[in-house]
Amino acid sequence: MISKAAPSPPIKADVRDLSFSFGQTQVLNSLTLPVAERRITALIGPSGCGKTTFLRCLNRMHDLQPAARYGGDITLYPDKINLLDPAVDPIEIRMRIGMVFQKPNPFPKSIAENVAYGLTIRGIRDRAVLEERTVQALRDAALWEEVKDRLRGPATALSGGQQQRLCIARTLATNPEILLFDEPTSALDPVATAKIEELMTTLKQKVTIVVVTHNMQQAARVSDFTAFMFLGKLIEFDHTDAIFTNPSNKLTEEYVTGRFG
Ligand SMILES: Nc1ncnc2c1ncn2[C@@H]1O[C@H](COP(=O)(O)OP(=O)(O)OP(=O)(O)O)[C@@H](O)[C@H]1O
Repeated sequence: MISKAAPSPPIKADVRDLSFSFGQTQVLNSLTLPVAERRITALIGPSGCGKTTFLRCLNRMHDLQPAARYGGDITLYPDKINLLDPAVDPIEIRMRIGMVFQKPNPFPKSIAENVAYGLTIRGIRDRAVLEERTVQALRDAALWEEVKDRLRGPATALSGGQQQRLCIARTLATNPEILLFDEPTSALDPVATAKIEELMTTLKQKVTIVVVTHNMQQAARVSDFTAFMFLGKLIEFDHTDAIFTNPSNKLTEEYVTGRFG
């Protein structure tokens, strides 16, 4: 069920009747919700309810699996393309909709090469352009001051939190319209977690964010809208305040108050 509270900001992606299955296993069942532009939407729900599967539909990450089947539509605004249309190139979608994973996954290259990676595979060779975009992405990811003197050093020598911000910089370098975060802080300590949360709040001025999190406090702290999922269904979607203080559905209330899951 979706509550009456529709988001007031423009919609960046309109998810309608989204279903998803792997072969005979249906994982998502008719999800409908708006993803508000330049806001943070959190996906919460007990383990196995389909949060990551939903996130990966948004940039067609499941296409690599032959048994994957999508149903419904995800309309990306302002161009109104249906992200699930087989005629839409998933590679192009992944350029426009970036993803940051649970475990930081820098490439075994230098810090600068990591950030410029997406640009170089897109054919950008001009060194001045690469440098400018690398510096900007590192600044936007709140990492520049910590790495500016070691850009040619190995990315793997950074701390876990720095590596995660490097992965965010790598994604930002190609100017994505939407950033998908899949439990981005679950491998990090509280200090590094706080930095990423602060960064997300800053980044939403430029980019739409969807985040999967197991951490209720994190959803409450960073997100503007929250979707609560259970067994592949969307149980409730609303402003985050409403989900945490006055949910409409009993299951949502039990989940956010820690009585199940
Ligand atoms: N490649 C796959 N093939 C078949 N089933 C899959 C595949 N990937 C995920 N599933 C199933 O889809 C369901 C939803 O998984 P998903 O990872 O999306 O849940 P989740 O809510 O993100 O869980 P968690 O919070 O534990 O990460 C699970 O039952 C899972 O076993």
